[in-house]
Amino acid sequence: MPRIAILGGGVMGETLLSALVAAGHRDVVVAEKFTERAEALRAEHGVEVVDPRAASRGADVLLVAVKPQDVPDLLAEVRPEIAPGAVVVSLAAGVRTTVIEDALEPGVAVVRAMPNTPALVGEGMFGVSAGASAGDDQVAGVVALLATAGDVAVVDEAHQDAVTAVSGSGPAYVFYLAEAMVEAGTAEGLDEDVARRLAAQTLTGAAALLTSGDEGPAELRRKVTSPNGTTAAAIESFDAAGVRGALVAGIRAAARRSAELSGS
Ligand SMILES: NC(=O)C1=CN([C@@H]2O[C@H](COP(=O)(O)OP(=O)(O)OC[C@H]3O[C@@H](n4cnc5c(N)ncnc54)[C@H](O)[C@@H]3O)[C@@H](O)[C@H]2O)C=CC1
Ligand SMILES: O=C(O)[C@@H]1CCC=N1
Repeated sequence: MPRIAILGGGVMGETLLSALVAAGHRDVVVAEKFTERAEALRAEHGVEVVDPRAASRGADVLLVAVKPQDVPDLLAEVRPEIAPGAVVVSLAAGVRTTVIEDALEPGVAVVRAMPNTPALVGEGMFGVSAGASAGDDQVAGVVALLATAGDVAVVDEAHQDAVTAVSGSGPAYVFYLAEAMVEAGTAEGLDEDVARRLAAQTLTGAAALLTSGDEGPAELRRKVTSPNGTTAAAIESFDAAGVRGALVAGIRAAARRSAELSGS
């Protein structure tokens, strides 16, 4: 099993740590600069938490899970420790593989991955792109590691802004819909805890239908919608208000913002 260094033990770092340990990886070390956070990770996961250079020394895979603005300093710090055959996997939104490659010794393999927060419960979605010097076997190894926390799609790096807009930010759109369902339910007289339960299980069930069979979202929606019934009343109201167009425009705004943040 590869030796894995997780650089940054925040939300994503801890998520991957939990998933990898649960999948049987034992050779995992974490670097986390905040002492309290480091203590919490040691106590919760029984993992070694050291400084970034010590974590990177001898690692086969380095998972970079610090905020995008902290990536350059971190890479400058760990650069001398990275073994020539290692793979550096960056989870940082909007940081291009060329930027990471330029910060490392020539030839170090770089892979970029856009995660999302459902990885916390093993239901993440990762969009993965290979940098110029990452070989197919190295990419396959990274895919297998990330698959411990969800599904993994390999995409051309030119599509990372679209991935960020659809699945990276995507959970927030679903929570936004859930907020609206709860608001409507309570406005119709339900207790908030009941409305939340109805909304959450409806989203879980609908997602399970989407991922379990061959039917796409349009077909699944058609099956819920009786002619002249309640669903039709809701969808007509959404369409009259331009909800679908607004959602498409909003998600495309996320893609544009992702491109801006990555400097393209
Ligand atoms: N949370 C999310 O929904 C998503 C996060 N990401 C990406 O994942 C990355 C991590 O995000 P989060 O985990 O949410 O951030 P976070 O702020 O929870 O975690 C980052 C951790 O890195 C630590 N850190 C910073 N510099 C360090 C250094 N030099 N050495 C050791 N530790 C250091 C911080 O103390 C912090 O605990 C980001 O680059 C973000 O773009 C990407 C998509 C979704
Ligand atoms: O909102 C953001 O910028 C980050 C990227 C994807 C999810 N969160």
